[in-house]
This record gives sequence, C-alpha cells and structure tokens, in this order.
Amino acid sequence: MSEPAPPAAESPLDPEQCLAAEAGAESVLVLAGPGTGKTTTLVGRYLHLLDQGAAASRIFVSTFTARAAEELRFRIGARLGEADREMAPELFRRMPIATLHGMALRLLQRHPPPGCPPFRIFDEQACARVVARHHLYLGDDVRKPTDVFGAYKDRLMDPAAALAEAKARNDAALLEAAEAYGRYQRALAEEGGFDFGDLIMELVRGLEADEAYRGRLAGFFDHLLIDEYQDINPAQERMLRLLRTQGARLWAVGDDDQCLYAWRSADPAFILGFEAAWPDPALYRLSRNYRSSATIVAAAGALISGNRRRHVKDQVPHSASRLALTIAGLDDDEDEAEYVLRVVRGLAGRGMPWHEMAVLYRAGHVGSRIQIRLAEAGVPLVVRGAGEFWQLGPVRLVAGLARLLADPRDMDARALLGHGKRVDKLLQQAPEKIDTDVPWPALCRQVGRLVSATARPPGEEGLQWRDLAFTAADLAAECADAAAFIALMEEQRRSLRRAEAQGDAVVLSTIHGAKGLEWSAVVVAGCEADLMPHESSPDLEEERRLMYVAATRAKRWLVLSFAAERRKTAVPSPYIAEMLEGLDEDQIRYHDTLSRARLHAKAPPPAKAGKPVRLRPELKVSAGMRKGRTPLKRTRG
Ligand SMILES: Nc1ncnc2c1ncn2[C@@H]1O[C@H](COP(=O)(O)OP(=O)(O)OP(=O)(O)O)[C@@H](O)[C@H]1O
Repeated sequence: MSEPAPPAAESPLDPEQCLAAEAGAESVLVLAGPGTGKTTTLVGRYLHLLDQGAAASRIFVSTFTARAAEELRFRIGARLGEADREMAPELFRRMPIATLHGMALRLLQRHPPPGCPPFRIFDEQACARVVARHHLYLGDDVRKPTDVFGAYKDRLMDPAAALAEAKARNDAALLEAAEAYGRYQRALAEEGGFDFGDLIMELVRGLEADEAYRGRLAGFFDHLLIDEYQDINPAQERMLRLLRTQGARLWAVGDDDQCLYAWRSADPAFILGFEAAWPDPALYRLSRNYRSSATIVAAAGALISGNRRRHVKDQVPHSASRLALTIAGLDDDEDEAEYVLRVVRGLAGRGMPWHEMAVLYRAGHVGSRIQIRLAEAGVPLVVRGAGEFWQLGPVRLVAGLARLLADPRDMDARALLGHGKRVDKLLQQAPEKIDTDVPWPALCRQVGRLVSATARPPGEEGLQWRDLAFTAADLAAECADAAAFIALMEEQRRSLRRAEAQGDAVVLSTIHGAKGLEWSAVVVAGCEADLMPHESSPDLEEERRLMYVAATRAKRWLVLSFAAERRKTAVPSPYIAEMLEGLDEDQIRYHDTLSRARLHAKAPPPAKAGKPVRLRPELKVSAGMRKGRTPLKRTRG
C-alpha cells in the first residue's frame, strides 16, 4: 500500500468532542452522524490518554480497514509531532492500531493459544481454490460459498453448530451449506490454512478455553478504542468482551446510519443496544457536522429519516452554504461518462485539485465506462475497489474470447483468457454457441452473452459479472474489427496506468470503499431504481444507508446522476426524490431541462434529439444487451 498523504493540521476539538474524548466511564459510546468528527475525536481520545500517562503499547485502536489503520497511525503521529512529542520509530510502528482481524492475527502469531496449530493465511483467491478443488458449490444460486462459510464464522459457529442449526430447522439448503462448511474446514485444516474468519474464531476459542491464556492476553491492554462500531459482528463483539476481562476500558464511536455490512453479519443491534450490553455505560453525542454544506446535511437527513430502525440524530451544519445539489438525468452510461468528465474538468478549471473529487457508485460496472472515459481524456484517477477495468475477470474473458475467435493465432488473447475450469467451459461451448461468420460487432455481442450465461458466479456478484461482461462486449462491438479493438484496449490500458501513476488524482470507488472518506466534490453515479436500492438486495434500510454514506462523503458539491437507459430503460432512484424533500427550490439545480423532466416523468422521455435512439426490439437479442451504438468517438475530449 502506498503511504497516505500527510494529513492536514487538525482543528482543536469542540466542547462536545472534548467531553467525549475525555469521558471517564468504563464503557463509552460516541454516537454521531457523518462528518461530526468521530474519527477526529478518537484521535483526541488517544492523545488525552497519553496525556493521562497511558502507554501507547497498551492502547488498542481498531479500525474497519487496514488502510484506515495506517491513516490513523499517521494522524496520531502527526499530532504527536505537532506537540513535539514524537515517538521512537520502532514504538510508533508497533503501536497496536489495526483491524480486529489484524489484531487477532497478531495475537495468534505472537501468543498462540494452547493447542493452536501452526497456520498460513489463505487469502480470498486461495479460499476460492479450496472451494473449486473440493466442489463445495451450493445449489442455492444466491450466495458465494466462502461468504456463507464466513457468515458462520462471524457468528462463531463451527461446522457442528451449523449442522445442529440446520437439523433443528429441518432446512435442506441450510443442511447443504453446513455440510459443505464442514468439508471446507477439513480441507483448510489439511492444508494448514486459516481464512480471515478463522482468525477471530480461533482467538476467541483460545480465550474462552483457557483462563490463564485469557488473563495474559487481556492484561496487554488498558484501553480499547473502536472506530466504526456500527459494523461490528457477533464474533468481534465476543473478542472485545474477552479482551476486557482484566478491566480494559472500552471507548467506541459509530453511527448506526452508516452500518453497511449486514451481509457480513454486522448487526446494528450492537450499537443500538450498547448501553444494555456493557458495564458502566455512557453515551455521548456529537451534533455539529463539520464536513458538509447545509444543503448536503439537509438532503441526507431527509433521506435517512426514511429508515425506521435507527437512533434519530439532529445535525447542525457548521457551514451555512446553500450551494445547490445537482441532478443530472443522462441518456445512457456513455452520456453519463461524458457528463462526469465535464464536471471534473469544470471543477479542475476552477482550481480544485483532482484528489478533492470522487465518483462513487453502488455497483462496480457503473464506474467502468466513467473510468475509461476519464483515463482516455487524460484525467488522473485512482480506482478503489474493483481495479483496472481491463483486468477484471469477466472483461478479460470477453476480450480474450472475442479476439481468439476472430484470430485463433492471437497468443495475447489466449493469455488474456487465462486458465481454469471457467475458461475450459467457455472454450468448449464457443464452437457450438457462437457463429464466427458474422461481422465483428455481432461476434462480440454473442461472446458477451456466452460469458454472462456460462461463467457467472451466484448472487449480486453474478449481476455485476453480467453487467461487466456486457460493458466489455459493448466497447468491443463499437470498434470496426478485432485490430481496432486491440488498439483501443492498449490505448486505454496505457492511459489508465498513466492516470494512476500521478499522485493528485480523482478517486473512483464503490460506495463501500468510500467509507470514512471525504471529498470537496462527489458525483454519485448510477442513481437508478434497480441499482439504488440494488435489485438483488433484500435489505432496503441498508440500501438507503448506502446512499446516505455516498451523499455524506461530499463537502460542498454533490451531484446525483442517473441514466435513462443502462442496457434497458431505467428510471431514477427513489432516493433522489427523498433527498429533494429536504431542500428548498434554490438548493436544487438540474443539469438541464431534460434532467428535470426525466426525474419527474411517470414514463421516461426519449433520448435527446440528435442522438441515435436505441430501439427496444434490439433488447430481444438478450435481456441486458444492446446493439447499434455509435462508434466510440476517438477525437472527443
Ligand atoms: N472541531 C472541529 N473543528 C473543525 N473541523 C473539524 C472538527 N472536528 C472534525 N472536523 C473536520 O470534519 C471532517 C469530518 O471529520 P471526521 O472524518 O472525523 O468525521 P466522522 O464523524 O468520523 O465522519 P464519518 O462518520 O463520515 O466517517 C474532517 O474534515 C475534520 O477535519
């Protein structure tokens, strides 16, 4: 990971933040909305503890991601530097600031519990290989097997407990999952592997089983400082409980409205029930939003008030700015990418550094067209989450297979396809399913359909897979022939690398990847009814929280964009209207009259005059595919 940029000097804490930072109770929860300075207060708490004589090595700080841990370490280091209290580098490096998984790993490696076997960490790919080797796929096409096994671990259930639950409920799908889980754990054990979920589970097992061991480990810490407490799951809560048995104080910050990880067993009940769950509890609230304009605070507040299961929080915007929120209703993803380019260039023209801008989206494929367009136009960018478009699994399969079918001697195409069961299956089916005697664009569309249909993983990931496969097929079909496509790919890959190499860059990220961050200008792209809330999500409150997190990353400029067609006719997300409810007319700006019409129309108006209208019958080729696009204009920008 690259080193984070030096943090800006931090402001002194306000009175509410000071009270929270200096709280004396045994269990403290600081409950507050976005931008109210929770992380800032956590840094303040840390410094306060040092002032009180606490040793840095005995203050454990947990963050949600490893990147956040590094940023926090940096922020604390900078504050100590400002106060001429620099730490010895070795001490600084060893400060226990990590994710809860990271801390479990550290403890297991340095102080293994009695009976814990030596282990290697298996990352996501290694775990997927175990699943493939042992055919641990589940009949239910909704969730990935490793997610299902992970969810058991998040609830501290071993295979025996999973089996008992399945039998008690007499549920065939649960039984299948529990049996597969048992085989997965046996396979991991044979290879001496621990996956991520095993770390906390093993540590908890050791702490629970052995009182002396528990006493020793719990004796390491006097303070546990937990950021993003809303995303804690049962296994993590248990770990904290056990690490407190020697009297460590718990100090947590969180916002139930930003709980985004229910699918990883995060449970807002932990933050909602904090006071009943911990000894000598004290609740502190922060009410001043230092991040966002009055407009953004009002719009986000109106949105989140639609959720029922939450703590209601009043927020006072520190900034009185009523700068308007912009709504842009575009024709399609290509038009949206072009629009985003205009927005970022416009802001850069007004002097805003690139790194103060972000484009956020619910589903990775929404970002792909934008990623390519910005890179092509020479805008420096970094992609968080999914990564470079041409390296993504389904994209490589489409590009590789289309090129290989067009020219069986194209060795680069073979390399692009890679190897594995999925590739074998595709190559086996291609001669039967694909007519190679058709022009290049039609060939690409057939390949897109085949990749989407045959090689798709289950669940939401499968929907993303489908969309990425179709986006890649669309881009390929826009070229005249395979040679033109190869040239396009190369040029775009080069511009993406060039764009990434520069330090000052626009961030493109999924909303999940934007947690805890802030930018002066944020475009939330793909605000459409089937993406926000996502069509595959059963939890509408969590979907609204996602939109809330996206909107509240913005300091001054917030743009919500939607397309009238994204492979099929699309309608705006209901969340846009919910946000506008909180605003006055002067706080809303429409990109153009069509955007206003599209937002308020019962049936979406047609595309702008002068643009070729994509005909619905073409969609019959395949749900989700479209044909007849104009060639990518190589001269624009
Ligand atoms: N007392 C203060 N005075 C001025 N600015 C502040 C103060 N406290 C926090 N800020 C600023 O407010 C912004 C948000 O702070 P921070 O990231 O700590 O909020 P947060 O509550 O953790 O947000 P989120 O929940 O969205 O992650 C930052 O730019 C921070 O510098």
